[in-house]
Amino acid sequence: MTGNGQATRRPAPPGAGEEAPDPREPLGLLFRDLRTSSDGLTEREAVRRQTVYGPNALTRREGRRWPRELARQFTHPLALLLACAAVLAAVSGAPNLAGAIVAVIALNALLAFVQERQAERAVEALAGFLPEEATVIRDGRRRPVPATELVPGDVLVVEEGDRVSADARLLSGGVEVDLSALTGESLPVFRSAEFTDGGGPLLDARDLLFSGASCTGGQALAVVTATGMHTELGRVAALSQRTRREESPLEHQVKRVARLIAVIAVGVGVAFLPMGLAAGLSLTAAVAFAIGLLVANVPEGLLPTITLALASGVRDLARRGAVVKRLSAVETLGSTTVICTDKTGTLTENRMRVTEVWTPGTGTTGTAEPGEEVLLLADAAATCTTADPAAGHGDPTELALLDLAARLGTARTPGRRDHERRALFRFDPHVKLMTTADARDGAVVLHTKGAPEEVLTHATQLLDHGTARPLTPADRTEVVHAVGRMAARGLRVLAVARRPLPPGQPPPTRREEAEHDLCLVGLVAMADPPRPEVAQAIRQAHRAGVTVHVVTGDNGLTAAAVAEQVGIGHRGMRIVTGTELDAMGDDRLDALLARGEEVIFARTSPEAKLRIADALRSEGHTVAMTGDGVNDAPALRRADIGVAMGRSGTEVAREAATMVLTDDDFATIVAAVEEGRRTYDNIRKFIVYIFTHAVPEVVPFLAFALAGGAIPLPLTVMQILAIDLGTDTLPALALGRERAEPGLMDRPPRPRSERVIRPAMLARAWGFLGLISAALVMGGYFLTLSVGGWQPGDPTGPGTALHLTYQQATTVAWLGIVACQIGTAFAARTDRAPLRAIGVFSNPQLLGGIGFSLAFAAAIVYAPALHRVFGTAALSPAQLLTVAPFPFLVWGADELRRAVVRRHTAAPTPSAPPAPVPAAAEETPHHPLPVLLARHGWSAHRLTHALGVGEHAAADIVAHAHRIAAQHGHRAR
Ligand SMILES: Nc1ncnc2c1ncn2[C@@H]1O[C@H](COP(=O)(O)OP(=O)(O)OP(=O)(O)O)[C@@H](O)[C@H]1O
Repeated sequence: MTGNGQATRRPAPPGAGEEAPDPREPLGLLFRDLRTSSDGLTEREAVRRQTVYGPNALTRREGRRWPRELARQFTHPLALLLACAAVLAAVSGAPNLAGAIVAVIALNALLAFVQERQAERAVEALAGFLPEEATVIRDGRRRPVPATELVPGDVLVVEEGDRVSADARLLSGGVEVDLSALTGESLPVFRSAEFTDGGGPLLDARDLLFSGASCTGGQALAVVTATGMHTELGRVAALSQRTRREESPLEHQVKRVARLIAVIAVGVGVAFLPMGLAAGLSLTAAVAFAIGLLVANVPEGLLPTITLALASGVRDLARRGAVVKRLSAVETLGSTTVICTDKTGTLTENRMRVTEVWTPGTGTTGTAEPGEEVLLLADAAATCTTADPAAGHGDPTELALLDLAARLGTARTPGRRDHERRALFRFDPHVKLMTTADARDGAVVLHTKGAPEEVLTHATQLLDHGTARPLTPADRTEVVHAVGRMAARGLRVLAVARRPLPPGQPPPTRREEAEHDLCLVGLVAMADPPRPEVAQAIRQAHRAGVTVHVVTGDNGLTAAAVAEQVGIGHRGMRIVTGTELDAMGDDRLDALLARGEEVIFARTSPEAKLRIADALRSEGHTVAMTGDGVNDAPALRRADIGVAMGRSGTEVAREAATMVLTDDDFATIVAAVEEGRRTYDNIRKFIVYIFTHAVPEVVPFLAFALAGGAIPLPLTVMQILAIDLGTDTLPALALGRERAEPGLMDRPPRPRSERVIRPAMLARAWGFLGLISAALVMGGYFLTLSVGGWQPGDPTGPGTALHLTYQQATTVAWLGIVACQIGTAFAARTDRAPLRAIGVFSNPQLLGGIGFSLAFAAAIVYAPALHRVFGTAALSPAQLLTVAPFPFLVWGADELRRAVVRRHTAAPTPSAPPAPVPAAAEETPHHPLPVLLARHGWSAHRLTHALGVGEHAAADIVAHAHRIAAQHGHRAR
């Protein structure tokens, strides 16, 4: 391919010998070595280089890892315990048993290995849901490309919030970057094209950027010098490969329980020895049984099954639009008690459209027939933007302003705007302002837009019929009135101002030099409708006992109106402004949050989120907190579940978050909470199932031992292994995929301190389901024996007349356990609800698992080859019929028990029962400003403080509020 003049020398493929150019060499040389220029590559050349350099991604040496992971499955404490048992069995003369235990260990290790790999894959596959993007200049145009398609020589645009995806040398501009992924140093450092390299370590070079860094401020252009495994991050990755998957608290808890049970199993096994001997067993037989009991009770499959259940939770979450980065997030989600959400884009659609404007001369008007003042306002607003609708990027607020300008036909296109731009002070969420300096008729004019109260603070004049005049207190009051009226209808209001600089004066270099003595041009109000699915999600969150606070940078009244529309605040709502929050001590904040009311934190700074998260967590809440900006990262890390936006959020926020919403939708958070609860519930279901079989397995041994040999042994050790490792495995896995139980989102959140294994579960598994199963199994056993003519004490050994009867009886006992476990599986599917509420056949995996279990059982009962191994015998139809009702009896008994429990315990309700929602509030989704003020008990004093209006204006609004509230039947406080 020779179409590109730059490509005179073919770049060497990675690892082909040619060294990557030194990123620190003089820029001219670097351009020559990379065969590029400050204008970037052509698309064709980039594509060609991609085939040469490969994708810009870190590769892992896959082949080397798995033997170690497999080996780990053989060396964990439970496996070692089983290995000891195998050795003991071998030396005590039970080679069959020893062989069987070795098979158990191998099977378990294999199963655990496969399950863990699946779990890992589930988490790794999530990367596909979150493709990283980079902005490059190709063919002379800025365009977004998938980060994997970056090639050396590309010119990269790096902006606040971006993740740097390749190593690069700065060409112009300066950025603040967080290099902690590479250096471990979490303080951001400033890197600029202006700096020259001091010659120290590469990572310290002040004009270089590295893959894995994130940009926390500024803007720059940089030329890519290395991609993929050739980057510094790639080198580090090659050295350390990957860190091991972190264990979730749930897995940790279960591991401890499993070990405890193993200790008990050893205890029971050891206790059986003297009992077995006393019952007349030989030492070898007694040791074999002791070992059998131990093997039966060690819950070796529990942990991998839990890991797999969490992994399938992760997969289901991803399908619902929530990508979590750790398995443990699934369980944390289930215990969420508070969601702190921002408004724009999460509760609302983030599709803004200017619907009204206000100018000093014409007052509030629509945008249909604009006068001269409105055109001026639209032009000023469109000038003070950076968005580019043609390139498909930009802040929706700015896109709405550009759309207004285009609709009204002003000449300010993005191209012309950028051409005239002399300086830019980006939107700062702390001061809530943005300012540009733009060339106009040989001079520079400053354009500012932002939160009205901030613009007013910095304004001294107002543009009245095209002429600037001083801004009087009456003007301020009028502006605040106008803002209040528009905000109370849920509109987002921005003020726009300007200031021409004297001819010849250069544009300011610092923000403070620009944002003062402004001349107010007018207000623009834009509608951003609530997402249609949010109201339903909020209702669901409330039913589930989850409180929703809104933490927004927007005006309190706008936020309150939107909150009302979606149903937030039905238990009472407070609006706390950023200023009020700053003045509030921690004690008062704690007290406010402890009241259980839903709060709107308006005009907050990003730091407020951190404070709110801390306060809620100190109250014992499990907090999900949304955020999208660079400044939100600390709060996202601090919350239990940091939620970032996949579409509109910055890479920095996505990296700090635990969960990323691919659709930015609040309803997805609630769906994720439900998913977390479901997964946790399912884990409990299979724990009940797995624990239950221990009782019918141990009771026959106890009966045998306690009867002093008068009762022949109802079960053999091999039979127990056939249940634990054969018939029970697939149904247990299938219970992990159970669908949600009705009422799952009608109960209060699980306290964080609550253990996964509750005493009530053990009582149900051991004391109820297990005991019933044991009784049925023993009943079936005795019935078969006595029908065959057996009397207590009769010999049943090989060669005796009753031997076949005994073998059939032990087969009935074994098959009885299998049958009871089928009943237990159906019973365990719900915790409170009747089975019909979720449908008898609604879990196809479970039906498949039971099918497998039955086939396995048929082989053991009827395949002569297996009779010798398991000590079983073929059953007659009548004997089969003895066992047939067992599943129904176990399941039916639990249905009855659940019905009794339901009758005697009222349905659990969220901790603070929601106050009834007045029907009117649901039907009339939004209220005018006065009603809102009256509803939330805003006094004139408070209004003065919050909005910065004069006492008179405030008193006016409140009086008006009282009047209208009275008409609406609301009582103003
Ligand atoms: N691009 C912008 N230029 C100037 N001012 C802006 C811009 N974007 C927002 N503002 C002003 O700053 C305020 C706060 O904006 P911010 O982006 O922090 O929060 P938000 O998007 O309104 O709400 P949320 O935090 O709920 O998403 C807005 O209400 C608006 O007045």
